[in-house]
Amino acid sequence: MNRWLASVRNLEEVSSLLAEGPDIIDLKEPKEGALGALSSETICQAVALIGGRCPTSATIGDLPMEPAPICHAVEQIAATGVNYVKIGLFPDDRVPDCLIALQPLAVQGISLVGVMFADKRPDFSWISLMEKVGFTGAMLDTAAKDGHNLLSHLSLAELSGFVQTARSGGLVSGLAGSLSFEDIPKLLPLGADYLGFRSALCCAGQRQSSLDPKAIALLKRALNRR
Ligand SMILES: O=C[C@H](O)COP(=O)(O)O
Repeated sequence: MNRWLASVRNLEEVSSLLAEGPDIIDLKEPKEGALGALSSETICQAVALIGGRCPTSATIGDLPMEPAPICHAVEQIAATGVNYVKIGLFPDDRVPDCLIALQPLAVQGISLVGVMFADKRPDFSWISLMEKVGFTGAMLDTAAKDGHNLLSHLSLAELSGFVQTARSGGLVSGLAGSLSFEDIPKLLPLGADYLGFRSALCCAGQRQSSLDPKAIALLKRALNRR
């Protein structure tokens, strides 16, 4: 699979990315952390601007693993009309409680994606619970954006295990975490449904910088998506 998810932070970035044909436009604020949230208002405006031309996802922010606030945030983000709501699963005894608390929202039809962090001792046993409670997808990302990427934390064999486990549970899978063009040929054979990018799309590979059209063209070439 050579589908790609592109994380963007504002309407200007949405407009420029739309023409590049990403498979998912992911709405998030990079300066607020790995899964920093944009305001509901900005997400609503982005969803309207995209107008169904591309599936969308948005993040709820890097929240503590407390079931009630997480469910509340998911409902708020889902109300914007975004297709997928991404929830960061940080290592904590309460992760299973959070996943179980989200089940009614999945039943209501909110498409949930659980994001685990390669640099935060991800527990792949959460994948089967995500499946049981009706999640749509599971992603791996990195929490610290400190120059270490996904492959500096997990081996290709471990990443392959993640993809296979998600697939056997019927979950869409995604891999992200400061991925660069050089990582793409190593990761494509693993067969994840999506590879996710922010840093690689930006000037000088800095995720808080603006999008760089040359970097986007290189990335699409590496994905064989021209
Ligand atoms: O969901 C994907 C992330 O936005 C990836 O961001 P990153 O490439 O800066 O780690």
